[in-house]
Amino acid sequence: MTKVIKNGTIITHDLTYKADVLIDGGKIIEIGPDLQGDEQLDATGCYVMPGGIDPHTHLEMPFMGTYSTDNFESGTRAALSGGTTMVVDFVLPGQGQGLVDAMKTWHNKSTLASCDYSYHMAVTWWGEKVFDEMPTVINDHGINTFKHFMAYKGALMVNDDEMYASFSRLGELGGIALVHAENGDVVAELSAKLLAAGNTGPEAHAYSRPAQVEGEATNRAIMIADMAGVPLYVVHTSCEESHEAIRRARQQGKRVWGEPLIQHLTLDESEYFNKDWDHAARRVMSPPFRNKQHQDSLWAGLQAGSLSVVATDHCAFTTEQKRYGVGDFTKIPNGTGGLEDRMPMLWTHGVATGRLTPNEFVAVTSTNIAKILNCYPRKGAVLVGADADLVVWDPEKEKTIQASAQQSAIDYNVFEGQTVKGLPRFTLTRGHVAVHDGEMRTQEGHGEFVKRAGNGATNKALSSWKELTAPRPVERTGIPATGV
Ligand SMILES: NC(=O)NCCC(=O)O
Ligand SMILES: [Zn+2]
Ligand SMILES: [Zn+2]
Repeated sequence: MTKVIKNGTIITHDLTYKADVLIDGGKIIEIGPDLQGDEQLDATGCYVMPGGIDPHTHLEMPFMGTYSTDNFESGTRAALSGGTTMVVDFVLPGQGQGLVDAMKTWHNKSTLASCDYSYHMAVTWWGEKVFDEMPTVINDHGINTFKHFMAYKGALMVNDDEMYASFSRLGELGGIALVHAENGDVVAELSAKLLAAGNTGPEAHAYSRPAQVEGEATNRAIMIADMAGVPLYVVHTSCEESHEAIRRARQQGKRVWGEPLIQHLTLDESEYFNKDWDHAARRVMSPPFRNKQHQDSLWAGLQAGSLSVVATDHCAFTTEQKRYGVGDFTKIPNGTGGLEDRMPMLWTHGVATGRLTPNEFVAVTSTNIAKILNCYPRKGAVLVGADADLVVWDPEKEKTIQASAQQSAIDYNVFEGQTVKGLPRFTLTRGHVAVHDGEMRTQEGHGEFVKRAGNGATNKALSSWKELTAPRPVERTGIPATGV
């Protein structure tokens, strides 16, 4: 049975035009005027865009003595409700655990996903097993991105020697290195000092992670990646110091991307000074929310192209879970939600304010990341042959964000009370209408794993350049005899 989206204006990262979209078997089969299908979706007054891709989620993540509450079931429902049609989660191997073994655990978690998904692999320890399994993870299992935590000392953190070894291996294999860039040693020192001085509340979480720890780590990761010859993607870029390092690297021709989060773009550090402990703790995440100057830097980066993607780092803990940290801020589970709100919040604060054009909105919510992850144009595109992962976006539709009405399973929302204008009329996941004019029609288990091949265009370009500029011995004649 075919479906047709009629009377809408198609917006892609580079074009805006009026046309209908015909869908069959989960794919876009025709784009043009006056198309007919068995089922008709009216897009009058709406934009037809590629569904959002959130490249940074932690669904049912084991972390800080608990598990993040949104799993693939509630998390992907939340995603679709807000116009996101693909999420990329992180496989986290335990210490000594093999990569493929850990990936199987994630496949077991994701069976009830209602939209498509993919994984990044985390490198949480370094050894022969990890080195040996990297090729199969990329070539057989379709995971070409590997995350390194430079923070969370004593848990997920890896050191520089491990990072250099892993980055070098990824450079050879055609993978991409991701980093959570914060100097974990300094964070641990600052945290201990703050606690010893009686700073135990959630605001101390922000004090323990100043912008310098992020700027230093971002710069270090960029230099290590450059020496190792691997493209680098910096997750949750929250401040000017980190953005500045990324901007400089890109100006120098280094293959580096930065990913701000919708939370850092729209919420600020004043949240941590709220007198209500729960309010402040619910917003504890790493890196923490920053001030207005940092926010302006992130918006400017999206406009200028020095920052490439807007994500959420969706890692949702309930108030009860957050309370593990009463009396000791280092025990507050780090993470906030945002999957359902990323697209409406970015439209409201980005497009409606004139900071972003609608085409730039599509680029930073979908197309750029599809290209980086090497799944474009299957994802992130409105093109014949692409998956029919689409959002029919009504720029006039409004709502006030309320936890009581959300799909996410937690009991609050960090954007509570904000009015957003610009919401999905329909969200389609491979042709299935999961959001139908405000009504949720998701299908658990509809989501499929998206394999992403290694050695994409950026890898090829970087390895050609590295080969061309590699150190070579100088051919010499008349070499003097060795001295006595
Ligand atoms: N960001 C955060 O606070 N929690 C999720 C894990 C991570 O990405 O660091
Ligand atoms: Zn992180
Ligand atoms: Zn994260």
